[in-house]
Amino acid sequence: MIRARGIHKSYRLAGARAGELPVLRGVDFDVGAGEFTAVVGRSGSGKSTLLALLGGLDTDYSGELKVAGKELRALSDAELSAYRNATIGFVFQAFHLLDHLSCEDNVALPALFSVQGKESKDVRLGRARELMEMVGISDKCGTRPSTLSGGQKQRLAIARALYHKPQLLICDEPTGNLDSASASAIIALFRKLRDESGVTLTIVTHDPTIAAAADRVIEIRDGVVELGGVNTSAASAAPSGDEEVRP
Ligand SMILES: Nc1ncnc2c1ncn2[C@@H]1O[C@H](COP(=O)(O)OP(=O)(O)OP(=O)(O)O)[C@@H](O)[C@H]1O
Repeated sequence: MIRARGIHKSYRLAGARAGELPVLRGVDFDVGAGEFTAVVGRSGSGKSTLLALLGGLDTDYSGELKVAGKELRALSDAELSAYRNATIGFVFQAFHLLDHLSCEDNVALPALFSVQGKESKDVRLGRARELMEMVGISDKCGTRPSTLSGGQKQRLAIARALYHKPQLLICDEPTGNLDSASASAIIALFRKLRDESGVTLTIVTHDPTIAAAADRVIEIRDGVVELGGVNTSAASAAPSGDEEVRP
């Protein structure tokens, strides 16, 4: 699903610190379809930078970065938009939920940017409700996002990212602001999604319990990737949730 070879990424700095700041200095890794991978590393190591590349938000890199067989920096603007809208789902740390819309309308929002043409309102809301049930917040369809807890907002953002049945779900620090019970439930949701929908999960995290639950861990250190092995304890050690998840 993901093939990264020799990725280099630098930021150009202006002002007193003018020059190049190299962040990724030859990153190599592969992620197979359906794998649950945790990306870890110290603060400032380049995790969000890598996520922005994977999400097609930044194509200013050198090396090879293929997702679902596509070299991201070779895509046209239209192809990148289609990639961001349909091939991947991206859950940002700040959720970006719209409070003037109901929760179900937030989940159906990606339909407005669909490249496949307009769906009827019934179809959109049907899909949104199915996803809200999948992530365990079906009782919140008509309410506003601001009335949800942190864990519920995270579920809502995940449901929205799944609207177009992406092949790859990318999340930035999904348990960063959650209490441990909510964090455990989100991790259980990831495992169920991986097991029952087959989506490939790439999660940037500082949370050791996500790393323990993942199939494997990719650590960014000194601008390169230290590859973790297959996490054989993941199947038995991770918390189990009570959400019902359907493919
Ligand atoms: N737009 C930018 N312009 C210049 N430097 C940047 C930019 N974005 C990130 N950096 C720098 O690149 C380095 C890597 O940042 P990045 O946000 O990818 O790290 P991170 O591992 O995600 O950190 P954290 O765990 O704290 O979120 C840091 O030194 C950061 O200051």
